[in-house]
Amino acid sequence: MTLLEITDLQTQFETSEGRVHAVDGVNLSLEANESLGIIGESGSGKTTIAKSIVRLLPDNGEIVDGEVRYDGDDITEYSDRQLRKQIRWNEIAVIPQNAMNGFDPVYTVGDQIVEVITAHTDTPNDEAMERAKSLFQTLGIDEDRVHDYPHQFSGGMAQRAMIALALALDPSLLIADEPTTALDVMIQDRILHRIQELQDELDTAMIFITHDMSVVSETCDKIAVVYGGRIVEFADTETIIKNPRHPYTLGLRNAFPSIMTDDQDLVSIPGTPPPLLEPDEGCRFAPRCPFAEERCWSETPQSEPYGDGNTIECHRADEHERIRPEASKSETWREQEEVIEADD
Ligand SMILES: Nc1ncnc2c1ncn2[C@@H]1O[C@H](COP(=O)(O)OP(=O)(O)OP(=O)(O)O)[C@@H](O)[C@H]1O
Repeated sequence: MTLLEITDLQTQFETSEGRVHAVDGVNLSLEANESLGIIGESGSGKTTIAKSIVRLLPDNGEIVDGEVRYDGDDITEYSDRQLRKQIRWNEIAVIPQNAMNGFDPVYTVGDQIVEVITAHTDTPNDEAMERAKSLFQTLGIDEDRVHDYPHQFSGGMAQRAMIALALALDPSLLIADEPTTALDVMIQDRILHRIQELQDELDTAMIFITHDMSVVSETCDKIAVVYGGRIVEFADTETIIKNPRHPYTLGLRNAFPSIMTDDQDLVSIPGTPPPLLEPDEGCRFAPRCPFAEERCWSETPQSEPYGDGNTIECHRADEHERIRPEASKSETWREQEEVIEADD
């Protein structure tokens, strides 16, 4: 069953310099129980996609077009009150980048979990507190720590408590936005494993946002690669890791050689992501792409299906057999770096 279906989503920010097209025609779908990774460099629009789904955008942001269907209903049409009552927490819960920002420093963590439960259900306070304790146990935190304040928690424990809070109402969809980047690598690993186990145990669908391809390669069934506010490639994880077609996906993969089987240099994609202020026609990746040809600069590529439910936005997608080996060579990207430097 399709749980979430996003169609032609466009979200913009009003700024003094013009409108930032942060999400510019995104299509995505997620089945119940499935886990989807959204990957891309910083500034590509990942967080804005997540915030658009639950409509927690900053004041200068708005969804200007498109649909977000949750369980068949277009929730972009819901009032704030409907979203608060029916969707946020009980259906879709978000684990933010930094747990400390998600908790109120003046209340104990347990009281904050109780507050979420009692605000959305008829559960009495003492039962809600029992639920908070059992969620703590699920996340491997001593249940007595429900009486602690957020500042009494270490970073890793606060992040786990935030996951407990997100699970308080048994949501059908969990959105984790870079949930472990602020933590040290060992703790990151442990938390990622726990999230993965929980997703299996609880049968929740999950959207995992990260810039780290190695994280999603272990956690997700499908991966959406975001660049310049668009999904440039969407496929099952195996395809994205082993046989991607988009030059940007191929470039990102080179930056995480640990996920590759062959011996390879770590090469980052030269240049930087584009500013999304009133973008021009053309492929947004063209200035950094070693395979860009004339039409890439003038015509925006549209999403084309390939394989079993995969999509790609690249004028040269049909040439992937030839492009893939070229893109795994470090010289290809180094030469492109020289082209970019010569243009500057
Ligand atoms: N409140 C805002 N006002 C104006 N522009 C914004 C605002 N928030 C985000 N943007 C811009 O929207 C674009 C997408 O940002 P977004 O945070 O969604 O990217 P991201 O891929 O999640 O990056 P990160 O990994 O750094 O969080 C960027 O160009 C960013 O500068």
